[in-house]
Amino acid sequence: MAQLIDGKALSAQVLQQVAADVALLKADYDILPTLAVVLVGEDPASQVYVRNKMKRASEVGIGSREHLLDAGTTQDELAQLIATLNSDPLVHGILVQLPLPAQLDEDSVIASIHPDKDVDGFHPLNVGALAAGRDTLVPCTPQGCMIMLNQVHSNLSGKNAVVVGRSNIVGKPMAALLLQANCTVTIAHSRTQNIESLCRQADIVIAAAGRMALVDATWIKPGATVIDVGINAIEIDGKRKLVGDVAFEAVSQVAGAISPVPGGVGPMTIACLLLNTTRAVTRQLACPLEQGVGAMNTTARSDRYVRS
Ligand SMILES: Nc1nc(=O)c2c([nH]1)NC[C@@H]1CN(c3ccc(C(=O)N[C@@H](CCC(=O)O)C(=O)O)cc3)C=[N+]21
Repeated sequence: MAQLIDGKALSAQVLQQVAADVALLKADYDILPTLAVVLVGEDPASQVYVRNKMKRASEVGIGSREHLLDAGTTQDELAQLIATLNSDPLVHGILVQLPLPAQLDEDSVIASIHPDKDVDGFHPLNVGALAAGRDTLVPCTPQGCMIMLNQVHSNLSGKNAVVVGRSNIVGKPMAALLLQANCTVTIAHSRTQNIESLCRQADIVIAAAGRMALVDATWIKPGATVIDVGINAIEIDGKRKLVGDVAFEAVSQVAGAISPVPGGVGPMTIACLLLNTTRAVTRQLACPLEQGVGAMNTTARSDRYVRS
């Protein structure tokens, strides 16, 4: 049986570190790191996610502001709000919950967020910085996956990693982070030929295709590490259930380590969002940082989570 990568427990460790950083920012700079979450419309699933994010924020001492806009909000109205948040010195992170209603252009909304407040890491400047291997705000889900991988592998160098899925929010930034960790990276997707045998050569499989139970046991090399990024809601006997992109029962017989859904990547994503909020603060501090929080840089911080 595969080792279980417990995202719930690991996220608690990350959140503990975030809480310590929040305390340092308070003590050294009298700053309350604050996250603004913008939700347009009334999608019930999005409302649950937003509530979860704000609950976790308050648990680690991060301030949060919720901006609920009605489904008919115009591009100009949303731009106006983001401009206000961009110039508010008491707001350090801005998250606009995606997807947005059809009348709104996601790309231009993302581009209007100040790059140093872009806690999702979706702004083109941050995307470019990540692609170039520079220190920047990194998308939360791939960052969480890297922390999970570091739990299993003391060194990722030279590993064959296959990322199944090529989205801008998971697949592409995931591939960039794995490459930065010196993996040999392949991005597979719906048009990939022989995807099953390609995955079977991988030491690491990241399943982020958005298709329920797509990755089966025959796709996995014995002993490989499998991270399941899928969140597919299904109904069983009238009850809502979350399942991933991996056939968990079958794959856990073959894999060396596997993350579950729920209790895997989801909680790690939220923990990394709050980690990014404290990192956003340090990017916005004008003064040179010498000690305490100043000792924080991406490399040092991710190293803290390499092994428990
Ligand atoms: N700008 C933006 N940034 C996001 O990060 C973002 C977004 N938009 N839109 C929606 C998706 C989805 N997302 C999740 C985060 C945590 C869980 C999570 O914690 N899930 C729990 C279960 C929750 C449940 O039971 O419903 C788990 O997997 O254990 C799920 C989904 C962030 N998203």
